Amino acid sequence: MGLQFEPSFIQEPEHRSKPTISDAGAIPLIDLSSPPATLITEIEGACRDWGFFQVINHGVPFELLERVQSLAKEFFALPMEEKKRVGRDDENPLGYYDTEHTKNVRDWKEVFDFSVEEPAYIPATTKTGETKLQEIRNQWPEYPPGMREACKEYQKAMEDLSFRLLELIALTLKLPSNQFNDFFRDSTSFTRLNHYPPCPSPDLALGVGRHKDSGALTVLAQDDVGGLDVKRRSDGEWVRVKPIPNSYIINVGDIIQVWSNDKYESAEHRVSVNPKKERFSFPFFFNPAHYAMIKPVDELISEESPAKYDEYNWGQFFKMRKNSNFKKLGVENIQIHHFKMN
Ligand SMILES: O=C(O)CCC(=O)C(=O)O
Ligand SMILES: [Fe+2]
Repeated sequence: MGLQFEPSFIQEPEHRSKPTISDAGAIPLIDLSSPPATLITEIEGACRDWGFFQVINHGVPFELLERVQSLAKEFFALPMEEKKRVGRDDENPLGYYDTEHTKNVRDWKEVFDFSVEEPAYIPATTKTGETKLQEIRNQWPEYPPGMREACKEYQKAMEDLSFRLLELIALTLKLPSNQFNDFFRDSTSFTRLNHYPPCPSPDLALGVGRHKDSGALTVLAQDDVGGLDVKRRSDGEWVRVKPIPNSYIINVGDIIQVWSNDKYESAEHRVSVNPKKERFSFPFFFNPAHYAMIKPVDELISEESPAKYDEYNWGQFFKMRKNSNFKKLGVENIQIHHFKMN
């Protein structure tokens, strides 16, 4: 086990996790085998009231998730030097790393990232300060064998499920089902395998500090340990998302917030850690192409409901987020509210 507790992990007192978090009245559970009209009503309510829901009967084979779970467990159990062979660096943001910061506090976790597109293109800043496109490639470990095949198959299933949800969400906004599909050609979507080792100070540190996901949608699998906390919109309380076997947790990201002109809001969430148990979770971040321009959908703005955001470029936003996550910076990292009008 590589993580050593040190001051960079310590959260400010107001952001620490309390041992009394409840899972009562938590996020909606939606059965994806329900008739379309029921699904649209339920997804609309969940996006509006929570920005988060769980799905069952989603069509992703359980065996595929189990295979990825067991490979992730084997991978993170490898000696550090072996994991560092596929380590992230200044050149390549994909692969293994254990020093991510959220809002300038270090997260108690280690991760392995891989993208859908190979190569994927993201904007990067050169040493002279100009922006150019960077080609990024997946790095696959030699051990455990079969990691690449299983991860890619799993990621394809996550992407298919994301398209299905995206189409349903478009319908809930009374838009054509394919309204947003073209944004995801040349996507910057990626999957993250998260490992949260047991933490000696779960009262001081978090697995991931409070944040909102900046992409369009996140589809997350978690194991049975639990630790994902969502800030409830109705009263601002943190509530724990109860693990349900063979389910996925879906959350609306900043892009859907902007497209929907704030009808749906991206909810704040974080990960509490456990003193005894390790935890694994696998988010799939469904993100558009780097060149995508994001603004409220024309059909959803009117004189009574004017656009609440300026248009912005996804690639630039993503780059600034990644830079500020990777290194501890003395500045607030970029947030969607920076594009809010007025
Ligand atoms: O581990 C989890 O449950 C959530 C992780 C998360 O929010 C993230 O990686 O953005
Ligand atoms: Fe997140």
